[in-house]
Amino acid sequence: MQLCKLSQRPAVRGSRSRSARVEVVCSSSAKFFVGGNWKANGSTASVAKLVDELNAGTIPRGIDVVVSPPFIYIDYVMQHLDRAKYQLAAQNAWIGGNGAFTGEVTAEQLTDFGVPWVILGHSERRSLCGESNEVVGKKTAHALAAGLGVIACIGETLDQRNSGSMFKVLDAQMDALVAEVKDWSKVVLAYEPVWAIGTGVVATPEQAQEVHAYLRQYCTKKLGAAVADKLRIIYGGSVSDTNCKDLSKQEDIDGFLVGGASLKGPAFVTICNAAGPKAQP
Ligand SMILES: O=C(CO)COP(=O)(O)O
Repeated sequence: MQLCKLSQRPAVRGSRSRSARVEVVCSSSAKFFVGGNWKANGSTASVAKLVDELNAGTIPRGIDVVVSPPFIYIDYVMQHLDRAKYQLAAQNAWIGGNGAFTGEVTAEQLTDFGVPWVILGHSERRSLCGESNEVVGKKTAHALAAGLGVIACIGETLDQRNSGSMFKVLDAQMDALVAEVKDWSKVVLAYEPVWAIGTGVVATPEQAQEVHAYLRQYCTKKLGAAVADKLRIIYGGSVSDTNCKDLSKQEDIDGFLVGGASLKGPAFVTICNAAGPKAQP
C-alpha cells in the first residue's frame, strides 16, 4: 500500500526521551492508553474465562487500560474484574438523555452504573448503523457532559486512502468533533483505519505515525498546543501481541484500541506491556 504524502509536515514538537537507555521518543505528555473493544463477542462462559485471564496478568503502572464488554456483560465484568488494573467502557451511548428510545442506553445510565468510559464513532457503527460525523460529534458532547470519558474513533476506508482523500475525510471527522466538544481533557482519539480493522492488515508503524502526527498537528492548529500535547491519540486495527511493540515506539502513538486480540487475555496483557518506557513512572 502506498503511503499518502502529507500536505504539510507536522511541526516539530517538544519531544523528549523518557529513558536514558531506551531510545523511544514520546511526543505527547499523556498517559499511555490501551482499550480492549470486545465488540459483540462472548458468552457467559467465555467472558468469565477472559476476566480470569486478565486478572492474572501484570499490567504496568502508569498506563490506563480500559476494557469494553457488550452491555449485557458489563455488570458481571464490573463485579469480577480487578479494577485496580482495568477500567470499563461501554461500546456506544445514546445521543441524548433518558426517554422513549427503545434499545438504547444513555450516557446518564452509564455514569449512574459506574461505567467511566464509552467508545463512540466506531467505524462499525458509522457504516452499519449510519452514524454520521455530526451524530458522532453530538454523541461525544453529550457523553462528556454526562461525565463520561470518550474514546472517539475516526479513520478512512481503503478507497479513501487510495484515492487521495484520506486527509479530507479525517479533517471532516475531526471538524465535527471540534464543532461540538469544548473540553478535550476526557477525550481519547482513536485512529482506526477501516482497512486495518479485523483484516489482519495492520498499518505499518510509519503509516500510523504519519496520520497520528497529522492529527496532532490538526489539534495544535484548532485546539492549541497545550490540548494537542495532552491528547492521547491511539491506534486501532489488527493490533496484536507481535506488532504492538514496533507501533508503540512511534512518537505520536499514545496507545491502542484493540479488537480481536483483546478477546485473548494473555495477548491483551502483552499489548498493554508494549507501553514500555512510555508508561509513566
Ligand atoms: O475495531 C477495532 C477496535 O475498536 C480493531 O479491531 P481488530 O483489532 O480486530 O482489527
